[in-house]
Amino acid sequence: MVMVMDKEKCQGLTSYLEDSGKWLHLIGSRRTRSQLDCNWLLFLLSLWVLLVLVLVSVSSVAISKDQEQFTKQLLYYLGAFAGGIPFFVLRDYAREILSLRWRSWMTKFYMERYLKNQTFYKIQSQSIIDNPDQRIVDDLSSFTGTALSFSLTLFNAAVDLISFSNILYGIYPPLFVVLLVYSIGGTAISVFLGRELVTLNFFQEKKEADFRYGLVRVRENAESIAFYGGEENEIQLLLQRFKSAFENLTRLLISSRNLDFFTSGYRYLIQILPAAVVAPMYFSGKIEFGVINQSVSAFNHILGDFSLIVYQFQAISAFSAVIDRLGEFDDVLDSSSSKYLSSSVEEISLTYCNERSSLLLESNGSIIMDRCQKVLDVENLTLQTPTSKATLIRDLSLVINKKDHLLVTGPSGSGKTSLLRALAGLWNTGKGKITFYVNERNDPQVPTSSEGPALKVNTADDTAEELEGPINRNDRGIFFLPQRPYMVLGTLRQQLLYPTWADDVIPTSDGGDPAGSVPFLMRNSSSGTSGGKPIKPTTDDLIQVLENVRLGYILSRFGSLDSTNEWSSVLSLGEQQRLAFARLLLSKPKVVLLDESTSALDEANEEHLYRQIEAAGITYISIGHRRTLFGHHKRNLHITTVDPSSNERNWHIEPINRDSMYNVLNR
Ligand SMILES: Nc1ncnc2c1ncn2[C@@H]1O[C@H](COP(=O)(O)OP(=O)(O)OP(=O)(O)O)[C@@H](O)[C@H]1O
Repeated sequence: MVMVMDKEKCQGLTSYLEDSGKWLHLIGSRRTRSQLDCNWLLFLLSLWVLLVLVLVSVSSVAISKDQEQFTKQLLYYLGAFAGGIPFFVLRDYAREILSLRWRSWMTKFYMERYLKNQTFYKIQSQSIIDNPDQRIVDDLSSFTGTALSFSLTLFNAAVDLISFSNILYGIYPPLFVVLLVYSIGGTAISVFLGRELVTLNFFQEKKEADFRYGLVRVRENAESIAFYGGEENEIQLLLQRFKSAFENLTRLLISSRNLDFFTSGYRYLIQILPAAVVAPMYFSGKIEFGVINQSVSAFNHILGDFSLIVYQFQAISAFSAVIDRLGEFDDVLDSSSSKYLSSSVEEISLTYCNERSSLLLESNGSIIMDRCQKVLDVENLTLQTPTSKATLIRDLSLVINKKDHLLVTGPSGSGKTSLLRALAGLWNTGKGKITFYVNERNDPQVPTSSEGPALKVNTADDTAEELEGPINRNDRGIFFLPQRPYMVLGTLRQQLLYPTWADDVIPTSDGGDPAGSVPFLMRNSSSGTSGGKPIKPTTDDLIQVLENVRLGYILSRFGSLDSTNEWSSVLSLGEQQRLAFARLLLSKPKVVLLDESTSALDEANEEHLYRQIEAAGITYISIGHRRTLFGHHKRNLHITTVDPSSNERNWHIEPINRDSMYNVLNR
């Protein structure tokens, strides 16, 4: 069996047969060894059941002319058949269960890689592949189901072949040769006739997924579309997508029809071919009439085994398209093929340093001083857009110390949000170095000797230790607030705890036993975090923080913290922005980057929220156009739209004092 990645080359069986090892290796996982033992048992059970069924079939052909033998064989047959029924049922059940478990494991395997290192963002923003969601949901499901049933079909055919070849060869050896020629010729012709099917199936999957995604977008943007009155436009777009799927499906059906002409003829000819070959022997008296029946039956069995490709060609080509799509996705997710995600040789380096040496112990051992003030250091940063490589910011250098709040301003499209993207590690095209100085979480102002390992008492030599491994920014005390806050699906409590306390964001299952029924889907809660998150807030803390952001009234409106709603629809944008500040206050990061996060708020609420985060000791970097923002910041980084004909810097930094504020407010 083979697997193919290049859709240009994937033509029928050839493509199906090229990468066999890939999906087979996916069946094994270090982390799920015990479950795999169980899966192998299920797999072996399926094979055993198949063996029993083949034996039943063999006994049916071996019936001889002897009356006594006939009765005996008939009883054997009935006995085997009665015993075989539960096996029929068990075979299908075992196969389905095994396929479900395999799918669970693969779904988790793909999703983990998809959501790791912001791969989902890069795939989407750079349009690397289409419809990753469809690949995870539909392709994985049909891949596991079809791979298993094909494996079992192949095994069945192999056993069947061995069992019946003996019978057929015993009847008339030339019949065997006819069979071989017939099946090989038939396979070659069906591969030729169905060569288009793999590509057509590939595009069918894509076009169906595009159509479905279009409908999802209408659902997600229902209010905007309704305000615009864009229904007519939407229906045109959706019909266009459906038409594309329809046209491809029509071509697929025509291709299948042409193949069907051949396969139907192939199937019907089988009915008379063995009789036609053996009949001359019967007429010459060399064999008896019953032998013709035997030979037809054995011939059909063996030919069925040899003709798997002919009979299943359409299913094989659909399977091959699924493998193509998964293989392509796999390549993108694979860290070794990260060239897909970034092709630049020179990249912006983003580093998180643990400024652990910030402590001095005085000679009496009682006073510990925090000398480290640095939060962020940007060195010679030149930022470009990921695809077109247009320069947005040239040679930016700045240092942000604790409470040295920075306001980023500039004309629309100058690159303010893009600077935050670079600081978040979402964009790395360009050059330069960004360093965040983060402490272990729960960074105490006056640590005690029982504090964590990062808080060592050092000599005067400060050393910044680079933190390695997967980084969860939230756990490192760095928080981002986008202009339009993301509202998770779930309760109000889950909104508030997102994203710092991920375990509590998981919705409760629909009454099932989550641990026992889906072992592959359990996740180690500490994976991907540094384990240093703040203590989980209590219900009182959550209620208090809602009051602090002036959202206390939504509790009475929605009943309780545990009420579930479509929050992005039922809360105004300003309320969502206040909810996002509530998350921020609960998480208590060291530094926060705010991208027009108060744009939907009135000035009084804006001022109130800035006072709250200032009081919480959070250093903030804001992007905004509003003049009132100047009053909450100490310095202003102004970015101008880059001039392609010049190599000059397109930014300047100035302190914000009473005079500059007066100037700004009176502009
Ligand atoms: N994914 C992308 N690929 C290529 N170019 C992009 C991408 N996203 C944004 N840009 C371009 O980068 C430039 C800067 O965008 P950015 O969002 O940083 O502007 P901004 O200063 O924040 O603007 P505004 O004040 O309007 O929000 C714009 O010209 C924009 O078109």
